[in-house]
Amino acid sequence: MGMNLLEGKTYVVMGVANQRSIAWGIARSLHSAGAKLIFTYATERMEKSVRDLAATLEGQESLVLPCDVTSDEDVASCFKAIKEAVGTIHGVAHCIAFANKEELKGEYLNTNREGFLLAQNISAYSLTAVAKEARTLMTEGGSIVTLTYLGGERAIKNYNVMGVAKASLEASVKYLASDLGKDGIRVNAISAGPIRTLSAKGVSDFNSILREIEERAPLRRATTTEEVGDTAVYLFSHLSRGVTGENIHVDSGYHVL
Ligand SMILES: CCCCCCc1ccc(Oc2ccc(Oc3cccc(O)n3)cc2)c(O)c1
Repeated sequence: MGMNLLEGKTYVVMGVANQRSIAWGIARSLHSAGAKLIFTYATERMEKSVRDLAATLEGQESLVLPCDVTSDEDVASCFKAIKEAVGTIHGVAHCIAFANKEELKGEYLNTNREGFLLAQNISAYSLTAVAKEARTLMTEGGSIVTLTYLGGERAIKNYNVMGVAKASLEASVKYLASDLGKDGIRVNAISAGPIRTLSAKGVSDFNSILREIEERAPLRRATTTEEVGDTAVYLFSHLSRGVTGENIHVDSGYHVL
């Protein structure tokens, strides 16, 4: 990406699981644009792969912290540690979602109350929980970017309970943008086309959707984490200073069909 668009700025990237993660694509683009990065991971299982990946970024001595977004105390202590380490941050990439695999197939009607609330808790409310804590560290203004999918706007087979959570996330983006604009903090979403990540393995028949994109999307190809990463650089940079509450589709144009 280069262009040093983010030179001297610090960002928190939440949700790197492995090198196929969209969050990792975002981290690489931010790093190329000159940003300083801090990583958070959800489970101990992820710690090693996040540390190993972060170490591959030339000239980055990244802080890597645990952050369980289902715990308000954990989110608060995570951002307290970040504040003590760097003082000010310029943005957060929120790349966190989860739903029970059993509810990502068949009829949406099969969703139970517990599964519904779990998906909402991790995939939607977590953005608000993070924004509350991150706000106090963005003393020079900032930008928050989250990830969504077309299934939050349309009923896409198998996406089910995650689609309802993404609809909630996308509405949260607008309300957070409304609240935080006066603090110079922008809030936007990137609606990424299907990418073969660890998370995608939880969605039934993912392959048939990927094939449909490659055959029918205007650009006739699947989305890459690099493309999403570069759009994140735009949303974190001065170039998007007039953009907030927006949802940018990086999906080879599929959503227009
Ligand atoms: C039928 C739609 C096919 C395209 C799905 C694109 C997509 C792929 C991955 C996405 O992110 C998640 C994240 C967690 C998630 O829940 C999971 C993931 C793995 C295991 C598990 O038990 N739950 C499901 C999808 C996502 O929100 C959207």
